[in-house]
Parts: sequence; structure tokens; C-alpha cells
Amino acid sequence: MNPLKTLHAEQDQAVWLDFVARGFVQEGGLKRLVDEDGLRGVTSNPAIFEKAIGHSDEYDDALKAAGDERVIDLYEGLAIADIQAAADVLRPVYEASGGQDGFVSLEVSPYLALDTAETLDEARRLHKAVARDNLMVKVPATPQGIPAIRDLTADGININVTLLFAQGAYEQVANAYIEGLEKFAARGGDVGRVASVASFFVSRIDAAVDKLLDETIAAANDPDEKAALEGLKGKVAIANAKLAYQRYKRLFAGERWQTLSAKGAHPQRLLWASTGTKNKAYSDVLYVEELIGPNTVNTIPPATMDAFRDHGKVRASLEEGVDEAERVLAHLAKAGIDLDAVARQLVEEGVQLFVDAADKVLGAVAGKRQTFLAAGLDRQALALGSLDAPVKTAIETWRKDGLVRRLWQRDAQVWSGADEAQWLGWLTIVEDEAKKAAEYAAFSAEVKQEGFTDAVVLGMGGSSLGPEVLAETYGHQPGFPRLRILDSTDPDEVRAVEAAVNLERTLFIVASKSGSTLEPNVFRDYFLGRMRDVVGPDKAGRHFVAVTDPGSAMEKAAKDDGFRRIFYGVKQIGGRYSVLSAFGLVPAAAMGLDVAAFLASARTMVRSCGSDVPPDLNPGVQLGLAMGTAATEEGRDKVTLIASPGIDTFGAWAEQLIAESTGKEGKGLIPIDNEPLAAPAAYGKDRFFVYLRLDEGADPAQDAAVKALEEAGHPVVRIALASKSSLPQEFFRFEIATAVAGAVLGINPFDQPDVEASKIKTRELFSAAEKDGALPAETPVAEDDGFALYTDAANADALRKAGAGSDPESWIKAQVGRVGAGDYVALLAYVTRNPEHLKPLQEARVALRETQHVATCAEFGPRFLHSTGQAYKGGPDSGVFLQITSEAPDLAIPGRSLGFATVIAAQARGDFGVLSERGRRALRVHIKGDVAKGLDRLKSALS
Ligand SMILES: O=C(CO)[C@@H](O)[C@H](O)[C@H](O)[C@H](O)COP(=O)(O)O
Ligand SMILES: O=C[C@H](O)COP(=O)(O)O
Repeated sequence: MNPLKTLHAEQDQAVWLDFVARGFVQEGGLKRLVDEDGLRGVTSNPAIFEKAIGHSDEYDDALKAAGDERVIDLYEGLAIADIQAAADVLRPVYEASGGQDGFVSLEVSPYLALDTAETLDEARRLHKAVARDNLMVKVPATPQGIPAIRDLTADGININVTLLFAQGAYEQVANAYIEGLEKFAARGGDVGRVASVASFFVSRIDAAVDKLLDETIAAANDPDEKAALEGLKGKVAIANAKLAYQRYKRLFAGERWQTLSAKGAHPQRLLWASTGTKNKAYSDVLYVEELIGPNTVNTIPPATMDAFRDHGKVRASLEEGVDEAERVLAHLAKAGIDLDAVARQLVEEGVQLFVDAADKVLGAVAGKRQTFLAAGLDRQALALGSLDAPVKTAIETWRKDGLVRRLWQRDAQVWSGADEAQWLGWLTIVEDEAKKAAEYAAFSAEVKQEGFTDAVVLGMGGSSLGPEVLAETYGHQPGFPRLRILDSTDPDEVRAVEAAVNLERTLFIVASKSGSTLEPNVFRDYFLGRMRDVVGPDKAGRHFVAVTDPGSAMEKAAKDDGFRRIFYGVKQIGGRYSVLSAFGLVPAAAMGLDVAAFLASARTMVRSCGSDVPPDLNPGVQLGLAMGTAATEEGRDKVTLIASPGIDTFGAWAEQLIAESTGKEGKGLIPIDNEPLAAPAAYGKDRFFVYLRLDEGADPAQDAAVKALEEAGHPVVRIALASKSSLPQEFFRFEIATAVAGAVLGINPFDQPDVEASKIKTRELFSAAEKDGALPAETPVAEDDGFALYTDAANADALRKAGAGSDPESWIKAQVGRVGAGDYVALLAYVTRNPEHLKPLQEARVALRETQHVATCAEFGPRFLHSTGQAYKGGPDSGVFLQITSEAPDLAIPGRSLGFATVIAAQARGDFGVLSERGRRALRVHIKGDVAKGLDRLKSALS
């Protein structure tokens, strides 16, 4: 008879197969083993699935058909289907054995091996999902696993206890089984239909102990002792297993067990696992031949099974030489090798090995998912040059430490251990909002029905920049209102919005999370006043909706003023992470975008960046690690954003996210948006480039410039969007990336202390001005007909020492003279934001970059105060600032004694005050009269 068959027929030992794979089961390989070799069970583990799924294309059709699912669901779907198929093949064995054999094992996620409650949940979930009587759920025998084993047994679930190495742990496991059965019986369960195995790992013990023996032998002097120790090699694992078997016999005897036995309970069989020979010097069937005994199981890997079928010898070996086994272990102890310590280490390593395997198999599934999604997922490619090695190290650290999972579990220790856990609502907002897609669609239809021609978002920063990207990227949708944004207190900008719309057919979306931000409140006061004039006080509220967090003052005011509708944000989401919540979706719906499709696109990236996607395949995490590491390892902290025409306003949203999240405590990334592209030589070694390329309509000049940058060794991340409709993916990618970069920098990426500081200063200044009738007078450090220059005493001192004299140009030159390598220059313009004003600022940037070889920013106040302003004040002290203010004719605000001109002036002063307090290099250039002329003069001075 085939020796494999003989094991069961003559020795009452069940042969199980330590392997499973789709084709093998589907094509009848498993059935053949059952029929021809008398196979009685199958075990799987993460490493086995890693081999099956990660290294074959057998699963590709199933993955293609599944499409855009979570990676863990894809993996589990494959694994569960294989386990079910194998269980069905083994069902006849199960039936014939009266439910005592014919099992297939599926292991709980190794990520949970150190958590009792989660192991319990997971085992119960898998038990239900597989839905086969002959399933055994595998639970590791970690200290946390043991209570779970007891409780699961008490549920009547069949458990395969895995990762057992030590006698002591085995005893606890057997007792947990007995206790579980007692509980199950007490609840009226039929203990006779519960089966369990305790998997003792064998060969790994020899591999570990032999190594220690070699070290001991090398250190020993006595040749006899050396020889005796040599004789222990390849003996310890088997001795350990033999003694475990003796213990098994004792544990499943005696009164306590007899009580259960009388109720039909079956002992928990010992299963020999890890029975493939690792040391080529030993027999290839060693761990089968030496462990043959009744009522045991050996789960055998395919190669060992082939070898045993070919030349295995069957004899009742398990009960042989028990005394000798004792002597082997005593000798080992005498030689100073602590088997318990070895076992403890093997459990730890065993968990880690399965974690590594799970990472690999999830990575393999994630990789295939990406391939099969093809153009449905925005592609990302990193060309990091010298950063490659440190980023790889960071990726491995994140993998080993399970940091992607911990981020998703909202573990504040991923960052600074402050209140980060309370600010992670954006991780799950896409799923939450998708449930409300019908509500958004109804709102969209209502807006269309009402015949609004314009919808104007009144808000700042996190409440306006996302909507602005939508308005600019997707444009006017036929039949829907045109979406406009007002995020400036510049009187001319307010007037321009008013002039552009027909108030009678305009919907205002007042957006403020806190509800207390000055700007949206004054915009609201202004336009509500105007609307009352135009349509009458009763109807004015119908032209307004609010988006705000529950309980805010804005909510109350909106109710009092009879707003058409109030939409709510989520308190656990900060403004800059809010675009995929009501703050982005209400404007999206108002302008006629399909919110369901928008969220479905975002969800593809959410899933691609999931907790189940290891860092090397996780696009958001990868980008974040690259950005963070670039800053910490090489000082490449100027994240330079390049985007194809058509999606180029994305940068203004991304710069807020990056700057406000990371720029604090003297650290941070400085985003550089909308800087005209140049040849590689124009850039310093402080740059890190991110290129968002829109396949349809990419600019060949940008392509060429980016290619040149890459060839010159600058780190470049390319992100390719098949079409504009996949832009929502980028919001989420950048959110994860920014959070991860924040973790690398070791800061809290969810607060904005310096933005708050300047908001407070502005409010104080404006209130004082309302009381006093004007802002306090200031004395310029230099002045002529066109410019008046202001700064604080320390800056004035430094600038005078650097050559500033009586004329404004000398001050500007002295300020530029303070720029050094690695610095950036920021032009902070409190002027009307329009193309005419932007042009000279952009030209000045180019000139500054050419002469100073530094990164440059051009920002419009007050909007940047809610954005990059955080990093300018709180980030690295590498900014050289030129604040630019101007004089627009005032515009009154209903209910306020002072108008918009004072608001914007207070904002500029508040901003400057905080820059001064932080000791930043700052100079204010006030343009008298014509702004465009003043900006041209400034440009010349800067050139
Ligand atoms: O199901 C079990 C144990 O219950 C087995 O799959 C067990 O995990 C394997 O035998 C071992 O992981 C294989 O170990 P090794 O041969 O890699 O040392
Ligand atoms: O980025 C956020 C801005 O400071 C606006 O805040 P808010 O939405 O509370 O008005």
C-alpha cells in the first residue's frame, strides 16, 4: 500500500496537505490526493496564499471580474473561494469520519494575532463567510490568542491552533480547548460535533536550535562535549514533539476530560506542522517518519508528500524513545540553550513571517488591481534619483511597523501623539457621503429647476479652494448655474462678483466650518443686504444655503435668516481635508456635477490607499513618504507643483493642504504652485517636483520640461489622469500623502496654530478700528509718491545694515539681498486677484529665481492667510516675504461701521504682525494709487 495511505490505515494518523491553490483544486489535483493517497485534510496560511496568489495568474480572471473593490475584500474573496472549493472536495471525508476529519483550515489575519477581541471578531466573521461545516479557523497560540481559542470553542467553532512551539503554551492551549468545550456544553451545545487540532511546528525548532548548537559547539573546548552536542542536531524538534504527545495523553485523560468525553467530546488532536525538511543533510521525510502515532495529524507540504509516497517508511515512531527525548532536552538545557526562549522567539518570528507574507499577498493583489483598473486609476510613477534609497527605507519601516494600518486605525502615535485621532473623519467620508448621493442629486435638480444662473461660494481656504478647483476644472454645465468663488475682501473683487451676476437669479453658498471666520460672515452680511434690497427681505433667504459644521454660529444665523437649506460638515474633518464632504459636494451639486460619479472616482483612490495596501503599492502613502523623506533627508522641502492646463487650479488646493498641514514648529514643506517652468539649471537642490498630467490635453512643453528635470537628477513624481473625471482621486491621494508626510516630519498635520494667531490678530485690529473709526496710523520706513514701505524695528534694523536708505528701491533690494540658498521668496499681494495683477508678479518670480536661484511664491491676500500662510509663519524660517498692499475704494458692509477696505487692511496688518512676532524676514510695500503701475515698479525693483 502507498505509505501515505498506510499512515491512516495502519497507524491512525491523518495526512493533511499543507498547500492549496486554485488550479490545483479546480483541476482535480486535490481530489486525486484524496482518492489515491487517502488525504484527509488541508491547511493554508498566509504564506501558502502568498505563493498561490502572488506568483501565478490563476486568479487574474477573478480579479478582473471583481474590478474596483477593497484589496482585502479581493484577497479574501479569492482565499475564501479556494477554501470553500477545497472543503467541498473533502466533504465526503468529513461525512465518513462523522465530522472528525476532512477539514480545511483558514487562518485569521496575522495582523490581529496580538489582539484578542479582534481575533475573535475575525474568526467568527471568517467562519460565517466560508459557511462550511468542515472549516477550521486557524488562530495563533500567542498569549492574546489563547483566550480567543477558548471563546471560539465555546461558540462551537472548530479551531486549528497554530504557531505552537512550547510545551507550556501547548498545555494552555489544550486547557483553553477543554474550558471552551465546557462552556459550549453548559450552553447546551453538542460537544460531539466540535473538532480541534493543536499545530506543533517542528522543523523550525531544529533550524533555530541547530544554529545555537553550532555556536555552542564552536565555543566548547572538550572534543567529547563537542561530539555530544553535535549528536543533538536534528533531534530536538522531534524530542519536543514526542514529549508534547505524552502531555496530550495526560491532558485528555482524567476526570475533567472524562466528563466531557462522556458527552461525546473529542480530544484536540496534535497536528505536526512545519514538517518539510529544511536542512538538506537530514532525511527528506524525517518529520513524517519520526512522528507517527495514533489520533494525530501531519500536515505535509507537497514535496515532502511526494518523497514520503516514494520512499517513506511507516512505523509507530511517536511513542519510541520517550526517555531518550527527555535526555535530549535535558542535555540541551545543560548546554545552556533555553528551549522556551527559542519557542518564544519562534512565535514572534512566526507572527512576523505571516505578517510579511500577508503584506506580500496583499501587495500582489493591490498590484493586480491597479493593473486591471488600467485607466480607471490615476497612475503614479516616481523617479527619485538619490532619494530612492532613503524612500525605500522609509517604505520598509512603514511596512514593518504596520503604519498604514495604524494610520487608518486613527492611532495618534503615527504623528505627534496629540489630538490627531479626532481629525481623521476624511478617511471614511467618501463612503459616508456616497450614502447621501441621492440627496445631492435632489439638490442639484432643485437648483436647476429654480433657474439660478450663478452660484457663488462665499468662504475661505478649506471652504473655497476645493470648490474653486471644481468650478475651474469642470466649467459651466449647461442648464445649471455657473459656479463662482468669492474668497477676497478686496473691495474691487467683491464689486466684481456683484457686477458679474444677476442677484435675482443667484444662489449664494455660504461656507464656513467654524462659522466664525470673519470673511464669510462679512460676505454674507453684504450679499444678504444686497439681496434684501433686490428681492425683498422675505425672499432673500431663499437665495442662500449654508455649509457649516453642526452647532456653529453660522448655522444659527442661517436658520434666523431663513436660508433655503443648511448642509452639514463633519467636525472630525478640518477645512483643508473637507473637499470630499459637503464643503466640496454642495458646490459640486449646485453646478450640476454628478456627485455619485464624483465620489465613485474618489473611492477608487480611497481603496487604492487603504489600510490593507502595503506602502510600496499604496500611492498616497508612497507620495507622502517621498515628499516627507525628500525634506528630512535632502532638504528638498519645496514641493513644486506642475499641472496640465485644465487641471492647473488643483495646485491652489494642494498648496493649502500641504502648507497648512505640514508647516509648523519650524518644520514643513513649502509648496510652490504656478511658478513658470524653466530649464533644470534654474532650480536649486531644495526642489521636489510633482507633475499632474492630464492625458487628454497635456502640454508638450511641460512634458519636455519635466523630462529634462528628471534627467538632470531632480526627484519627480508623475501622476497621470486619463481624464478630468478622475480628478476626485487626486484629492484623496494628496490628503493621505500629506498626512503621511506630516508623520515623517513628526508634526500634527491637522492643526493650524499660526493661521489661528493671525485670525485673532485681524479680529482684534478690526474691532479696535470699528471702535476708533480707523486702523491706527503707521509710520513708513521709506516713502515716495508711489510706495510707502513698512516693517518692524528688527527688520528695519537689519535692512538698514544691508544698505536700505531713503528710497523705496534700496529697501526692496536690501530685502532681496537677504535671500540665501535654500530660501524662498514669497510675494504676498493684498490686491485684486486678476490676470493683469498676476502677470507682473509672475515675471518678478521668474526674475528672482534667475538671479537668486531660489523658489518663489506669489499669493493673494487674504486668501493665502487660510492656506500657505500657516507655513510662512510656522514652517521653516527660510521665507523672505514682501507683503504688497494697495488702496481700493471702500465698500460698506451692512451692520458694520467700516467697510471692506478696512477689513483687508486689518488682515494685512494682522498677517504682518504675526510674521514679525515669528521673527521672519518681512517688508511691506504699500502701493499708492494705480496698482498695476505699482506692481510693474516693484517687478523692476526685484529684477
Ligand atoms: O496549518 C498549519 C498549521 O496548522 C500549517 O499551514 C503551518 O502554518 C505550516 O505548516 C507552517 O507554517 C510551515 O512552516 P515552514 O515549513 O515554513 O517552517
Ligand atoms: O481653511 C479654512 C479657513 O480658515 C476657513 O475656515 P472656516 O471654514 O471655519 O470658515
